Amino acid sequence: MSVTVRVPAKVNVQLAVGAARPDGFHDLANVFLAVGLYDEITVTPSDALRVTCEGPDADQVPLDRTNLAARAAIALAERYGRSPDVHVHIAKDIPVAGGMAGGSADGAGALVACDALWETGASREELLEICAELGSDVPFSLVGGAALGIGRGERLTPLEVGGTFHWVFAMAGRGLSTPAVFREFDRLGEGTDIPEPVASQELLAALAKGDPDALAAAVSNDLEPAALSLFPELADTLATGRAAGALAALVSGSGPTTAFLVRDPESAAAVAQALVASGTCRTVRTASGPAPGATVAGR
Ligand SMILES: C[C@@](CO)(OP(=O)(O)O)[C@H](O)COP(=O)(O)OP(=O)(O)OC[C@H]1O[C@@H](n2ccc(N)nc2=O)[C@H](O)[C@@H]1O
Ligand SMILES: Nc1ncnc2c1ncn2[C@@H]1O[C@H](COP(=O)(O)OP(=O)(O)O)[C@@H](O)[C@H]1O
Repeated sequence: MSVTVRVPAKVNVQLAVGAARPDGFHDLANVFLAVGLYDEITVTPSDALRVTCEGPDADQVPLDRTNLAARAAIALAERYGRSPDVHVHIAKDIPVAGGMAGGSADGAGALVACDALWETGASREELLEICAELGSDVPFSLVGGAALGIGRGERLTPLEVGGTFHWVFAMAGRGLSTPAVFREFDRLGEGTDIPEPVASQELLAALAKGDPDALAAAVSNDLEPAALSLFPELADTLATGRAAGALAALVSGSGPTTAFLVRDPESAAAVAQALVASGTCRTVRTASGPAPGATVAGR
């Protein structure tokens, strides 16, 4: 028997970042929106824990026990005193190291899949606790929709969304390391007073209304200057999308994927075409959100 779970990517419509904490992490006000680009994780009983991956970026995915999907299987097995021996197969469509939480999606997906396969009876709270141990973004991959994450981003409050938001995503020619971007944020902020991160009320109201113009006026990403400092060419991609009619253009999370909020599928197609023609990115995808969190898609 196998279990397959589908898990969405995310874009951060607001990412407010506080000063570095003593443990090296940063307090955030992280407004996540799940979007309809998915990885599919299939787990099958096996004689050893094994990870395989297929998809355009598969060669960049570690297949050892550092893979977040393997770590999720191990964490759940340890908690329930059983062997983690499963074959985890990842059908990967979310760009790797792109600031769209692909690894986190695979962690949440493997957790939900193993939980269903092993019939552990774990509560939702227990699963969310394991997610938070795996990584700051992993709990959101489990819940999907839209949510405000505080603390490291792992303490979630679900948010109401009153409509569908349309996006274009431009994938860059190389990845960016999340810790490196946070380090650059610290370097750029040296000697300045960094305010406590707070969620924007205008942004939450725009999400609740489903109003793309209001959302476009309110999106922000405090990691964007750091991502641009490490990857200056992203400025050309952002400018291309803006010129082609995007309502807002921003770096997704720690980048380097850039995200373009558009009014409707027609303008998504126009922005996507302009980005492809410009040669300022590797590939372009369109997707809309909110999308559901980790969901069992087949057994
Ligand atoms: C920036 C965000 C925005 O959603 O995601 P990405 O854009 O990379 O996908 C997240 O905060 C990333 O979450 P995630 O990728 O799960 O990070 P973790 O594994 O928990 O941490 C990786 C590293 O990022 C830094 N980190 C992460 C979260 C946080 N609140 N403060 C940090 O300083 C730390 O250096 C940490 O060692
Ligand atoms: N299942 C996985 N898929 C992708 N990357 C993974 C996975 N597990 C661990 N990683 C590691 O995590 C790093 C960050 O990848 P990813 O989660 O795709 O990006 P981001 O943190 O920018 O959203 C990768 O470079 C890779 O080394």
